[in-house]
Formats: sequence, C-alpha cells, structure tokens
Amino acid sequence: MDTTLRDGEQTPGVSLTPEQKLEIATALSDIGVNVIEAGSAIASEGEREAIKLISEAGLPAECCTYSRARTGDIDLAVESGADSVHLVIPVSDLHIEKKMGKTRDEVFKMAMETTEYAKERELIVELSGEDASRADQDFLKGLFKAGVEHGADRLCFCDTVGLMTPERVKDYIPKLCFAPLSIHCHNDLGFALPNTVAALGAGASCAHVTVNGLGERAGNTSFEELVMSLEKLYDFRTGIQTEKLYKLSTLVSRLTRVPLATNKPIVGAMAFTHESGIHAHGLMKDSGTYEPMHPETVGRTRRIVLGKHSGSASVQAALTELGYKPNGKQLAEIVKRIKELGDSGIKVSDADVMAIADAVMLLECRPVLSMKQFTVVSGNTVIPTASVTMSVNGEEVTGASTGTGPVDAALKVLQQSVSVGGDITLEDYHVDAITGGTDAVVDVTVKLSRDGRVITSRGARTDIIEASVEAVLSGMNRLLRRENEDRSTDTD
Ligand SMILES: CC(=O)SCCNC(=O)CCNC(=O)[C@H](O)C(C)(C)COP(=O)(O)OP(=O)(O)OC[C@H]1O[C@@H](n2cnc3c(N)ncnc32)[C@H](O)[C@@H]1OP(=O)(O)O
Ligand SMILES: CC(=O)C(=O)O
Repeated sequence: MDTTLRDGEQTPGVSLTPEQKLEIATALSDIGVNVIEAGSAIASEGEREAIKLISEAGLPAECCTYSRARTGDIDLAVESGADSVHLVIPVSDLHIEKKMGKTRDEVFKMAMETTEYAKERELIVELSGEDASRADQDFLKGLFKAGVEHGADRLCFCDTVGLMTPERVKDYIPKLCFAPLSIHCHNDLGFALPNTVAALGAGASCAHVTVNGLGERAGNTSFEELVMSLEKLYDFRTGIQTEKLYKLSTLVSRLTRVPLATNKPIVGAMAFTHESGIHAHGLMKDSGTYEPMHPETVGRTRRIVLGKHSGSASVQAALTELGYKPNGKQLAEIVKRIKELGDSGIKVSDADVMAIADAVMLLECRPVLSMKQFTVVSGNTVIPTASVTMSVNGEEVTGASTGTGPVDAALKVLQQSVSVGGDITLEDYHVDAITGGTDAVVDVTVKLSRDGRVITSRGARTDIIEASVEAVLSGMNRLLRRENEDRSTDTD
C-alpha cells in the first residue's frame, strides 16, 4: 500500500490539489502499486474530491481512505467512492487513555462496531492498530482476532513513532497474522526500512510505503528503498516496474515541493554520481566496482562529476561526453585547474568544466602571446593601475595602464602592450558567475575585433581580473593566429 497521498501528505507544509493527487495516483498505479491510500475523506472537501477523482479514474489499484473509528468518517469514505478504509484505532494505553480519554474496552467496542459498519457498506476494511508497538500485545492480539471475526479483511500494525527494532518485529508479527497483515513504519530513528523488511520476513504480507519516504516527522518507509532492497538484497520480485522509480520520485518531489536529500538512496542526486578519480577509473572498467546496481534499473543514468578528487580518466571521460578532445597537455592543465577549483571549496559544475576546457583549449592554439605576470592595484584611494609582462612572439614586453576599475586597467594594458596586436578593439565584455556566490567561477566572454574581423572568447577563473585577462589574451591569440594563417596563405 502506498500512502504518499495520505501519510506522505501529512508531511508538514505539504498539500496537494485533487488534480495533483490524481496525477500521482495514476503514476503509482502505473508502476504497479496494489493499494493507494488516497487521503483522509474526513479531512476536507478537497480530500473527498481527490478520493472521488482517483476512485473514478478506473485505475487497477485499490483506492483506500484513512478513517477514524467513527461512523461519520466511514460515511464520507462511502460518499467519496473509496474501495476500502484504513480503519485506525489507537491501541496503546498512552493513546487510549491520554489522547482518546477512553478505556481499552471502549476502543475495543468502537473498533468492532465501525468494522461491522464499514463492512455493511461493502468497504474493504484494513483494521489498523495505531501505536501498536507500545500496546499491550495480548490486548492487540485479542482486538485483531475479534476484528477479523467482525469482518476485517486485513490488519495493520502501526509503529506510529518509529520505536520498533527488527528483533521485536520478528517476535510480535507472527502472533498477529489472523488475516493478511500490513506493516506501517515511521522513520524517527532510521529503522523504518529494516523494520518493514523484518515484518515481511516474519509473516506480514503488505508494506505501507511512501514515495521519497515522506510522512509525519521523519517520514515513513521509503517506497523506492523498500522495492530495491527486496529486489536486490532478497532477490524478491515485487512486481514494481523499477525503471519508473526515479520518474515517480521526481514527480512527487516536484508536486509536494519537498526536495530530495542529495544522498538519498536510489533517488538522491548523488546516488549514481561519482567524483573520486579511483572510483571513476574503476567504474569505466566495470560499473559493479562502485555501484550496487545499474542506474538504469531505477530509471537513472550515471554521472561523473569533476572536482578536486578527480583523476585524468574521469576528466577525459567527462570532456569526451561534453564534446571536447583535449590533447595530453591540455588535459593535464584542465585537471590541474579543476583541482584548484576544488581546493578553493568550489563545487565544479559542467558549465565550469566547459568554461575551463574552452579557455585551456583556446589558449593552447599556437599562442602568439603568453602572460608572464600581471599586477593590479585598486582601492578607494588609488587610481586603478595594471602592469604586465608578456611574451609576444617570444619577446618580453612590459607595460602599465590606468583604468576606471581594475578590470578596465588590466584590459587596457593588454591592448596597449601588444604592438603586434595593433588596434585590437574590445567590442563587448560580459561576466557570468557560473555557480553563484562570491567564490564562484567567473565566466568572462569578450568580443574583440581587428580590421573588421570579430571573434568572441572566454575565460573562466575564480578571480574576475584573471578571467578577464584570460578571455582577452585568448581572443587576441585567436585573432593573431588567424592573421598569421592568412599571411602564410598569402605567401603560398
Ligand atoms: C498517526 C496518524 O497519522 S493518524 C492520522 C492523522 N491524520 C489526520 O489528522 C487527518 C487530518 N485531520 C483532520 O482533518 C482533523 O483532525 C479531523 C477532521 C480528523 C478531526 O478534526 P476535529 O474534529 O476538529 O478534531 P481534532 O483534530 O481536534 O481532534 C481529533 C479528534 O479525533 C479523535 N480521534 C483521534 N483518533 C481517532 C481514532 N482513530 N478513532 C476515533 N477517534 C479518534 C480524538 O479523540 C479527537 O476527538 P475529540 O474531538 O472528540 O476530542
Ligand atoms: C495510522 C498511522 O499513520 C500511524 O499510526 O502512523
């Protein structure tokens, strides 16, 4: 039973429209879920509309609604067209006495009467013990046994605040299977998945799950984690089309506006993403070296991202994927710059890699100019001034210039110092911070022209002045190289 639309929607702040619920229910049914708990008919008009929409959609999955042990709730379940009720009755003394202000006998009677009431209205009844993990197990056993005698089709053991252990589950569950038994676990201590697996191993035949592990507080047993654990670790065929898991997860994340933790198993952004050079190198030889399952099994693809832990194999692979064919020297420089970015605490994005590769590979095109050093002085009491020492066709050239700001000064000194460049004009200058934040990689794009020839080039560095210098130098080199190529053509 998937309860994303009921317990999952009880995640504080989550609220779905009837249409959104139908969209999720359709995806749940399509992936192979048997029972969909669509909501709580008692909760609101919108809930009833959603349950109605889902129950009338003709989905193969059973449409269930949460119901308290109250006839009014059951009436609304009938009105909304649900096939079944998840009929919940508190069973621990804490809940019976403190929350309900009743006795065990009174809740026992409520459970029996409402079970009969629901059965008379032809609903499938899953009689559920709330806070069953803290209940007197003999009382629970008696209530479940009698519930089945009063017509309950299924039973459910709720670990309402996530206090079970797999050991206790194995002890409790076999004694309660008077009818098909469900297990409903919460993840307050991170035990929802192991407790659910233990219950299924101990005789429970149905698991309550939510997509992305949504649900009250720390959530419920995660749908995708349970399915893949059963398939992978227990070699159990769940009947779920696992290759649709990621699509379902992203749909739910988008509609509920609950982002996924990046390290969430199966569906988190990092679940099939690798940065370490040793891992990437191993994966390229055999993906089993560092992946427990093929990403395609759950509808995902592998990603190799680059950072300070990268090695040349992964950088080469990423560049090939991005359409670059660097030579050995260029590759080494790109790896070096990627590691430099990583060392400065920066997450290296694809855009960063492209910008770096563009810059490195353009700079390597038979440079006429190369920078030996540049210095920029700036502040609120000085005129921005830049000085450079460059190699121009193998000769050392130095120069200095002022400007309206440090970037302006740096670009002016480049233009003025390169006599071989002559009247190269800076037509356009554009800055993008690729990753955001003050420590981002700055991507500078410049448009340079000379004698009617216009080219654009880029520089990418964490330092805006360095990026600007790199972009202009790269552009100048391309302009001058073309000019040389033209000259040699003329000579020929
Ligand atoms: C562990 C779980 O996830 S349980 C499911 C939680 N889901 C929800 O709460 C669904 C959304 N809830 C709601 O919309 C509202 O709480 C409603 C419509 C159900 C009830 O609203 P109200 O009538 O204003 O009651 P309120 O929410 O203040 O208190 C809950 C009432 O339900 C009673 N109750 C709680 N659980 C049960 C139960 N399983 N069976 C019968 N009665 C119950 C409480 O004793 C209390 O009764 P009281 O008002 O007579 O004291
Ligand atoms: C019923 C339910 O959602 C619980 O006990 O957690």
